[in-house]
Amino acid sequence: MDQHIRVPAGEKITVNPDFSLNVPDHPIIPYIEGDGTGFDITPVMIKVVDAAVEKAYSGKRKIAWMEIFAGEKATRVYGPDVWLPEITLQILRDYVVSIKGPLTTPVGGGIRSLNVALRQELDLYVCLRPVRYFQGVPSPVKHPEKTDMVIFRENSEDIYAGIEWAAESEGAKKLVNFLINEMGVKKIRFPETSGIGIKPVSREGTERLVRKALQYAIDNDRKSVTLVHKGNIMKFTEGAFRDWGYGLAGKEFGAQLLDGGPWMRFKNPKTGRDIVVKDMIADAFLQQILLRPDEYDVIATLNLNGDYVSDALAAQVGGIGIAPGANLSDSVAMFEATHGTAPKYAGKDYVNPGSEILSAEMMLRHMGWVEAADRIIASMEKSILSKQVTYDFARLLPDATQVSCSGFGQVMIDHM
Ligand SMILES: NC(=O)C1=CN([C@@H]2O[C@H](COP(=O)(O)OP(=O)(O)OC[C@H]3O[C@@H](n4cnc5c(N)ncnc54)[C@H](OP(=O)(O)O)[C@@H]3O)[C@@H](O)[C@H]2O)C=CC1
Ligand SMILES: O=C(O)CCC(=O)C(=O)O
Ligand SMILES: [Mg+2]
Repeated sequence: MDQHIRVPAGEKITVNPDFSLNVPDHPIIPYIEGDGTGFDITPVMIKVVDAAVEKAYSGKRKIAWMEIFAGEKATRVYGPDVWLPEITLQILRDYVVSIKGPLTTPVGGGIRSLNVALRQELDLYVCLRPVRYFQGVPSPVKHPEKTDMVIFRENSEDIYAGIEWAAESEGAKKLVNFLINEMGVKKIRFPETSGIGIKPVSREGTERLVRKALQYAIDNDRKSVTLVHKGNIMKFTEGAFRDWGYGLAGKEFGAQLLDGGPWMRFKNPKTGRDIVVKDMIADAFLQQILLRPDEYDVIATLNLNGDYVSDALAAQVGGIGIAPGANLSDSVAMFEATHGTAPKYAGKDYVNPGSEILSAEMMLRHMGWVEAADRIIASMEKSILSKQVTYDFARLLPDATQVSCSGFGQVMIDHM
């Protein structure tokens, strides 16, 4: 093993051929602290998870945490240009289940997103972001409890993948010339000064994502899956996503057209109840989730739409301070909050650690440690109702007591 990584006593989680996990009682879980407020929230997450596991299993089970490096901390450990060491990728792959704090991506120039790189390198093609309401959380909408959605965001392709060339670069000139001269493109308004981005969306990529969303709806007795896209404008990428999604629902799940289509319906083989497969154009969807959130349930969408939708939905139930997530392949799972590094608060022991704690809760559930996961949910509910909350909730709750990031972790431990 690499000299910078301290391997704790414990065992690896392994994956069976059917993708189920073998989770030992002392699993080694690699974690990336993260940039910015990652420094604040990740240690709090670890403390809260350790407390929940101890409460649930009285010492019989315990996580052996192993720090690995990416982002700014990797450059301090491995050298100035090493943002994502190969050993980090290798460990994330080998140890199967991991958790990370947020990583900074500069706007415009500089390094490309390490978050995107991690998802692509490990082929973590599902970004799973459940959005639910915790009683007592301040929200800008009248009925936040009506928002209960689970976002399946395609995580490996789309314009989000960063295949692009800067305006006036050799690459942009070459591509623009190719498009004009060989593809007959006449619609580039300012060819000399256009930056160019490419948006790949594939049938395989769409089908594997939509398959996971439909299976989730079956396993969790959900009533609908909505394909969110901008297929009226981007016909062969976002439009194809919709068509391939419906096609898969028919082909693999036996869905039939509903009232002549395009919506479809199939019976949940586990419960006998109907699951509706529908679609919605992304801009209309963003207003519908505010006006009629209870009509939406499981959401399957492309990468960039999913990025926007997950922050927007998080806001409806109190903000990205408590918005968890997971990046999943068939075998590897890397959990992370929806929010970023919030640099203005970095190192101030200030922000809400809730998103990363709830991401860890998803991780525990994924590992089958449901008793510990349940303790985290119960404690989160009680902690919020006790009105001892971080700044993000305190500024909207007049009678709340504002606590620090680590203070909220302690409140959660006290409520276990
Ligand atoms: N997966 C990842 O690692 C992600 C990384 N990023 C990266 O993070 C950096 C900063 O991005 P930015 O666009 O500012 O988005 P951020 O999500 O980091 O922050 C935006 C705002 O969200 C609120 N917020 C964020 N985290 C918390 C928290 N833990 N508790 C309470 N409120 C919180 C704050 O709102 P307020 O100002 O109202 O207090 C903050 O100013 C960029 O480099 C970006 O690329 C972004 C998203 C995901
Ligand atoms: O990679 C980044 O910096 C941003 C990622 C992001 O916003 C997200 O995954 O939601
Ligand atoms: Mg985002």
